[in-house]
Amino acid sequence: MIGDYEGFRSGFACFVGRPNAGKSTLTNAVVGEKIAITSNRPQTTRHAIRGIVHRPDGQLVIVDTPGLHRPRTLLGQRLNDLVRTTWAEVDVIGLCVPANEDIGPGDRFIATELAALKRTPKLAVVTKSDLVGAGRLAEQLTAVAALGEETGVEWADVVPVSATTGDRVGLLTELLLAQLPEGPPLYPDGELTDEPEETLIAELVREAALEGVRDELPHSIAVVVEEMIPREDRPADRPLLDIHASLYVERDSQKAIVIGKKGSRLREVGTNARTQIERLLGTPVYLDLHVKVAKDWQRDPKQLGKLGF
Ligand SMILES: Nc1nc2c(ncn2[C@@H]2O[C@H](COP(=O)(O)OP(=O)(O)OP(=O)(O)O)[C@@H](O)[C@H]2O)c(=O)[nH]1
Repeated sequence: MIGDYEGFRSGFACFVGRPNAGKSTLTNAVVGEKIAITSNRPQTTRHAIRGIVHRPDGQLVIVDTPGLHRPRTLLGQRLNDLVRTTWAEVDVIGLCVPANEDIGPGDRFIATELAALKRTPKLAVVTKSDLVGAGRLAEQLTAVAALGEETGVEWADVVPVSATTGDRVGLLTELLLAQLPEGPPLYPDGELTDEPEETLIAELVREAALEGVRDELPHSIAVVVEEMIPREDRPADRPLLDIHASLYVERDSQKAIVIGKKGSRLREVGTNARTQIERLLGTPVYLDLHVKVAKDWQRDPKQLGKLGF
């Protein structure tokens, strides 16, 4: 088997870094299609979503992990466990450090944890390079190298990238591929993710619901796709997919915010999510959204299980 794929490399990579470092956006840029959700609110990524890059000489499977942070709730603890499990399983790790923010305790904490994974190659990725000038970028590259020395991480490479402009995203992909072991492709050609469609759709609804909400509400929103059924009696050239999804919040007051005046906000969320879902699936969709209260679900093991955590 190996012989058939001489020179071919395949394996898993993940981007780590403090919340808002640009991991999800970078995953999308590397994979080239919208897969992981992004948001300008920290700690919104919850699932280990994989994107797959197919190249003539290799296959790179990217696992998108949540931000590692000091856990305050049971959900927080589970998220951190998920991060550590993921780290131990991948072939290469990219630590993302934004170019426009000073290296802080959060980065040091993660780098120190990475140092413990002796055998896994690590790259330092300076993200959002478009936000700074050449001088600041050079400073940040030096600071990242120093972070490696300070924490005992040996960087295989240090790369500046911009997921927004695409600058050096291709180079980063090459450098990640170079760290993978030789072996046959792990997924069929053309596949972009092995995440079930329901999960991707739930994430798109959650992303739409997060738009413009504040304070603790972002962390209180969870989405479950209850049902997806093709509408019956539709002409073959005009199919319609019925999607029923529940949007969970923790309190009645949050429910009111999500629904908005006379349902205006929920309608907007539905429209935005539907557009994204139709883009993902390539088929017209009727999206039916229901807002439900699952009291303090972030602290309730039973509820967490039900919501897929
Ligand atoms: N200008 C610029 N902004 C970026 C870039 N990459 C990410 N961002 C922005 O930075 C913010 C955070 O990006 P995410 O990709 O959601 O960050 P993350 O590290 O996945 O965040 P968590 O899910 O909270 O861990 C978003 O507002 C992005 O639009 C970039 O290359 N350039």
